[in-house]
Amino acid sequence: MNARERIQELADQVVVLRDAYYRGSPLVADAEYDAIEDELRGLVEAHPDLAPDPNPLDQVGAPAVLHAPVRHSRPMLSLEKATKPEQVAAFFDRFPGQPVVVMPKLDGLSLALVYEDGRLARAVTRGDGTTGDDVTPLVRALVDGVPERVDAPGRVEARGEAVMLRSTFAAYNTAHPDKPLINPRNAAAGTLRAKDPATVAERRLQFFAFDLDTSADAAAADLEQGLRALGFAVADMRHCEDAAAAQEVISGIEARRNELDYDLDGAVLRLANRDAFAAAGTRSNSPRGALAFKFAAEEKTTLLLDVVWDVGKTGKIAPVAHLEPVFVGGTTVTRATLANQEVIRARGIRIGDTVLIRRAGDVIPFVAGVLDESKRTGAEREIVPPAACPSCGQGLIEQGNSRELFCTNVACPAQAVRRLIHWASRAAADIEAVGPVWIERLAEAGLLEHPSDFYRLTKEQLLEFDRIGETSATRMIDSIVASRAVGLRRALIGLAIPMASEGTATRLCRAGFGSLEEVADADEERLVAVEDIGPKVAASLTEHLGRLRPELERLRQYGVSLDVRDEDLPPVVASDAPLAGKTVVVTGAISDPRSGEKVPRPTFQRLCEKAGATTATSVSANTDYLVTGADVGASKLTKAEKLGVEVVDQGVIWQQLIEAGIA
Ligand SMILES: NC(=O)c1ccc[n+]([C@@H]2O[C@H](COP(=O)([O-])OP(=O)(O)OC[C@H]3O[C@@H](n4cnc5c(N)ncnc54)[C@H](O)[C@@H]3O)[C@@H](O)[C@H]2O)c1
Ligand SMILES: [Zn+2]
Repeated sequence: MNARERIQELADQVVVLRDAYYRGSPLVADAEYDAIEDELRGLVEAHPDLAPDPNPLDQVGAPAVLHAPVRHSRPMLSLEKATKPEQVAAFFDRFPGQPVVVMPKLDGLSLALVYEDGRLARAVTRGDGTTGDDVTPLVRALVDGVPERVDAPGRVEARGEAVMLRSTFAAYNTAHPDKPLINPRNAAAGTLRAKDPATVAERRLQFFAFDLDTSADAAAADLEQGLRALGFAVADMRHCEDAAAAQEVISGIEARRNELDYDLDGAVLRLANRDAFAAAGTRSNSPRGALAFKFAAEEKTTLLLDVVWDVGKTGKIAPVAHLEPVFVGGTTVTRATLANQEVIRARGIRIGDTVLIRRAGDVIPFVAGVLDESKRTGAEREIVPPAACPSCGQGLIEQGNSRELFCTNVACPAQAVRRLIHWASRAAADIEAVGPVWIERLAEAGLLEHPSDFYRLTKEQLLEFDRIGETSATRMIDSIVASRAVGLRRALIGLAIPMASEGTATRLCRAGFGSLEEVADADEERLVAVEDIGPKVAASLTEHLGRLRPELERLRQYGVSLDVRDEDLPPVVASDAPLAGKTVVVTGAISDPRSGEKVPRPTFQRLCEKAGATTATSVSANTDYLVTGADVGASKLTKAEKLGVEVVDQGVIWQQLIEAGIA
């Protein structure tokens, strides 16, 4: 094929792929699409005379069906891409002495917000860059961070990205396991295509601004200051003096990308001064004053080779996808989770399909969906859930809307291995030197069946194994011996009692239980008196600890501590601590106001406890404050209102924690 033909072929592919992508059903992963664009760009640069006409590289988005078309005041462009530090250095060289801001490149959809005389007049999507769709009612109803009024005269236009926060995405998918959203970006785009906001009310979005146009004399020359002064949220902008500083910020964003509450696919560098950015001008489809540094893809396509049903520690039978190895999110992935039968059905996945794998936010990669069903050959196979436990052969029971399968055989060998691995895990006994592979071998050899069996193992037994030498045997035994100090809280976690979470274990300790046996002996009345323990959890504790009583005796016999430890109890706090004596309930997504980083709720609760508070998970008449983060569900607020509980924004608590030197 000559260059002319190849250029035409690539240009045609770009048009087709973009069209499918912007309709919400991509045919390939982003990285594959980008490679096609890159090849086309390279060929056109080498043969300018062969440039296709029209050249899709000069366009952004896709010609979409617009319901209420609005022409943009100036085009909404794409961004020039970079992947190497030299390109960052070259950007700084182009603008000597100019301050640059570096910020995350959010993966959502761009919006232009137009204000006239201080009021929001319209919100418009990017569309094909020249003309977008007026989505004002949807944005008003569903997007946080869009002020209704700004304190500036005349015309103000703020542009930015509307994203679905990962916490919202996860909460939505937990609530709708039968109709999960594929990824936050698709979810955001789909939300703003809805006909009626009421039908998508649970899919709240968040707007982060990154561009500002105003003629107001008083507006700050600095982009971030200008945006903040008008009340817009920005996603962590850092000012950088030189390329080295920028590179450090970029690396920092990449390192933290899984901890943040939004998906991002890179970092954007941009001239910090608004006038300098405007003066730099534009190329055919990108501004000269900005550069996008792209990170390794977190989404790739690969072949689904098979589905294996895996038995978990509580007997849950979960489908695991076996994949043709694919490099995604920085590692080679060969397995991914498929969640449950309903997800498989909702996503229409078959063995032999080319599927989209995502590895973002959470560590476990998952199958996000099937790509291009038209590529099917007919040889694909349906994924059939097993009728019996693949380990012990006992019949399964089905539970809940998402139809999760369970093996209820307490003697199931696969469950036993999972429970042993769980006992040795960090959250429980933390037997660091004996990893899952060895646990499986030792169980196969008949040396391990119950957690207490770890403490009977001898060095001689370990040395029988081919690949265990003197040094590793000693390390394994030392690690087992050290784990005997496990204590009440972590032992309870380690026993993997259905319905008893880590929180349950913590609260039992704090409610005054001194040992695991004391929990096993307690009657229902005493158990349900503990915060957050209801009759079902109480019954599960009683049933399973009752069954495990011989095991508790064996653990004791081998010197394993099942008594409460200091670390299981709340931290000692000074009487003048800011939240002393207060009972607080934390709800919504919590983030540190200084960095914008998401903070896991338990971490924040621990900080509140250090400040003297008692934390609870449901609002009651005893609650002093309901501390609210982002995306708070209405039910907690209504309950708080009814009971007269004070609702406090997380910002107020953060300030107290910071002032007291606790956070
Ligand atoms: N899989 C496919 O088939 C397929 C097809 C077409 C496009 N795509 C993907 O869609 C994207 C196409 O490029 P594009 O032109 O829409 O976007 P882009 O990658 O060129 O970046 C421009 C966009 O980035 C967004 N953005 C996020 N944070 C920003 C910030 N801080 N500052 C400025 N802009 C910010 C804006 O919405 C802006 O419109 C690429 O990621 C591409 O891989 C995929
Ligand atoms: Zn079984």
